[in-house]
Amino acid sequence: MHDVVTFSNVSKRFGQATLALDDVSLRVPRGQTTVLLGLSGSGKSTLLRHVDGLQRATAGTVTVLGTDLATVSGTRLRALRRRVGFVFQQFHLVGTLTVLENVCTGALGALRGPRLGLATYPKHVRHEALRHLDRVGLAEQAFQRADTLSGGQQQRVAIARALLQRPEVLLADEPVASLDPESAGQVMRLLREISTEQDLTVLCSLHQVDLALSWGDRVVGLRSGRVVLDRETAGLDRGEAMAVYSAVATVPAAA
Ligand SMILES: Nc1ncnc2c1ncn2[C@@H]1O[C@H](COP(=O)(O)OP(=O)(O)OP(=O)(O)O)[C@@H](O)[C@H]1O
Repeated sequence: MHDVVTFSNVSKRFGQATLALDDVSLRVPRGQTTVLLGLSGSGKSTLLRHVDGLQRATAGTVTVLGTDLATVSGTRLRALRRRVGFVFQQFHLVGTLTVLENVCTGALGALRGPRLGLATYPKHVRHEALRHLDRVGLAEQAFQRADTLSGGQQQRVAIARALLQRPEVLLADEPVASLDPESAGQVMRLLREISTEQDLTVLCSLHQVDLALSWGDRVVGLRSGRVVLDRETAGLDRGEAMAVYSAVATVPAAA
């Protein structure tokens, strides 16, 4: 299977004191949902930010969609980043805008100049935005203000906005951390279904082991910036996944 993201012996240092990623080697296969698990501070967000080129490795090589990120900057890096969507724990919607306009902003990277108001987006963008809203189950809310939606609905809007970017990789940094268990399950189910339907590669950090096992194809466990687990979820039991959180390294890194 073709790998969409690879990390080869990647380390990331912040100053002298913090080694956020410690010799990480990792392959993320196309069209799969890979879940990152690990304690707070284990390096999950840092790893995701390296895929998006927001942060640069101190050592090692990060390859995204066939490009070694160390070899690109400026226009080429921006072009590559447009192929990588990102959803966040806090949704980052503009509450005073309609749901549909929030989704349309996902096309801004591909459009020239600023847009003020829904009518300033090309018709094809508005149509595509509506299609994505329909896919996430929110077509009826298209003309509501975004801040009138529940947290789970807002995260689904954020996913629709990311899809409008037509990404080949979707990064999700704790996308369900602020949601109730039912909404969290719905959002994870949606991510997994979209990944399968669109052959979209999803790389997602989570704190919930059960969600990781239910909706991930693969689980990668980080502890103190090191990969301590890398396994397909099929055949992985809860105890093995939970061991990522134990203080002593008992889980061997696996291929
Ligand atoms: N910009 C930064 N400057 C300095 N240190 C940083 C920076 N970003 C992250 N770190 C440090 O790197 C380590 C890994 O942080 P990171 O945010 O990647 O962890 P995480 O697993 O995503 O945590 P959480 O689950 O709380 O989001 C931590 O020690 C953190 O304090």
